Amino acid sequence: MDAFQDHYPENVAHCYGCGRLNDHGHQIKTVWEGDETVTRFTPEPYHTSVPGFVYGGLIASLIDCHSTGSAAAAMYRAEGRDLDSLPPFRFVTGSLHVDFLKPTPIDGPIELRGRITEVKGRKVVVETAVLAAGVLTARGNVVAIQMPEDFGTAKPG
Ligand SMILES: CCCCCCCC/C=C\CCCCCCCC(=O)SCCNC(=O)CCNC(=O)[C@H](O)C(C)(C)COP(=O)(O)OP(=O)(O)OC[C@H]1O[C@@H](n2cnc3c(N)ncnc32)[C@H](O)[C@@H]1OP(=O)(O)O
Repeated sequence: MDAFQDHYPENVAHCYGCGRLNDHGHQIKTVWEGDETVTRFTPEPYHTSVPGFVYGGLIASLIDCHSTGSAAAAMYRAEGRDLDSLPPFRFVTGSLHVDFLKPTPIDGPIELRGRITEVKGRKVVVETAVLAAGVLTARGNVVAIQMPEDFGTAKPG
């Protein structure tokens, strides 16, 4: 499968949620389906909260990386650029909001379906529906911001 995350340059492919080079991470894969971005993920038994249901932090994590990947893909699409073209668009999470609507059953795949609701300057807003067996169990709203060149090097304070 040719997913957005397969195009992340090696130096930013270690993210716990989406880095293909992180052996301990979720290694999520996201693709376009029309105007929606879609991630499918099958939880493991150890992703339990209450027995039978998925831990909410995992759902937040999936929404997070699904959304930053979707934001980058949306920016490439808006500019008519190929995913491998340079310079790469790199997005980090500015804000992550999750509404947990129903318990998410752990015994099957989870589907995340994202819509891009705003592209403005360095900011992309992604709204995501989380579905288990076709039932909406959570909603996410993420503000993704294009990474500044000095990300991680700026001194606190
Ligand atoms: C498809 C193929 C792609 C191929 C290539 C892609 C390469 C892949 C690259 C990378 C992937 C790997 C990475 C994945 C990451 C996964 C998710 C995470 O875990 S990320 C870690 C957790 N997040 C942080 O650590 C951020 C820490 N925060 C910051 O560094 C800054 O606060 C930052 C960058 C988020 C914003 O700082 P400013 O100084 O640049 O922002 P200002 O210029 O003030 O604002 C720009 C716009 O953003 C809004 N904004 C900023 N922060 C916001 C916030 N918290 N909530 C809402 N809006 C916010 C502002 O209101 C402004 O919007 P207005 O233009 O006025 O409309």
